[in-house]
Amino acid sequence: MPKQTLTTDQIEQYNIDGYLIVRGFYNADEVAKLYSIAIDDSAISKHAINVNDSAGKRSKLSLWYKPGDDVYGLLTRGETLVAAVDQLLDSQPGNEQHSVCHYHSKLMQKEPKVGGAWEWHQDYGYWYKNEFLLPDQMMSVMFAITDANEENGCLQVIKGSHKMGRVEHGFSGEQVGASQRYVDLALQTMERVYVELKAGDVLFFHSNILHRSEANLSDNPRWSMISCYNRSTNIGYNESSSSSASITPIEIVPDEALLTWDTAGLVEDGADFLSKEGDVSLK
Ligand SMILES: O=C(O)CCC(=O)C(=O)O
Ligand SMILES: [Fe+2]
Repeated sequence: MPKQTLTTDQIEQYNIDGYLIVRGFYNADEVAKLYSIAIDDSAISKHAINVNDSAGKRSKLSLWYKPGDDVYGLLTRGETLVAAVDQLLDSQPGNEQHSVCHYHSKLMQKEPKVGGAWEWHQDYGYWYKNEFLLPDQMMSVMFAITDANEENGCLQVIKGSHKMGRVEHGFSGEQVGASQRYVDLALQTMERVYVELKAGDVLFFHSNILHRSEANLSDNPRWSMISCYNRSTNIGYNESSSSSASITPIEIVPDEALLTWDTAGLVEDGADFLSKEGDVSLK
């Protein structure tokens, strides 16, 4: 079945709630291909960063800037996905055309019993430090590679919290988290939603929505990939990646590339990986 672009109702829902779930965006073959390549990807494991939560539980993530012809890049650059992002990102009049860029992508591996929690935060809470000025022109897209549910530490969001604008962030253990006071206040009037996803589902979320996740105490892994998007009009003046991917329009590929192109894991020297020392927003 060909993928569909978003309806006006879906766009409206994203603008009101700050997030949108699209079920079954990828089929079982696409998910299986992604998972089987990711699980054996030596570049991913070599560049994995361990992030401890306040209880000492450890999440592994690998983050890269340049979307290539590897399996992740083909997913990130897929025609219908980029079209959906284009429908959701704010734009300046006259600059709408071909201006969706890839900021970075990350593979999040929350292993059974080991994978740690993420503190409440806004992604723009970090990206502000990179001196991007326009949060409405930035978003994240989470692809469920395995099922994600309350038991294995799925993402939680505070519905509508993107309307608060950016809130203050500070260190909480090794992670940077949003001000607890503002999170507590938000939770008095806004709903916390557990975003349960089946493998193949996609979650689009605004760069200012407050989100977190619990540790994975279950027997099942929770793997997901998150691609973050930006518009070419939104410059990160303090952006640390040398690749300038964040203001370079994406080279779009057809949806079927993911399954039909001969592709593999990340290319060691092509992807421009993040190291823990390398990024101002982690400091
Ligand atoms: O994977 C998760 O549970 C959350 C990760 C996240 O929000 C992030 O890396 O910005
Ligand atoms: Fe996040």
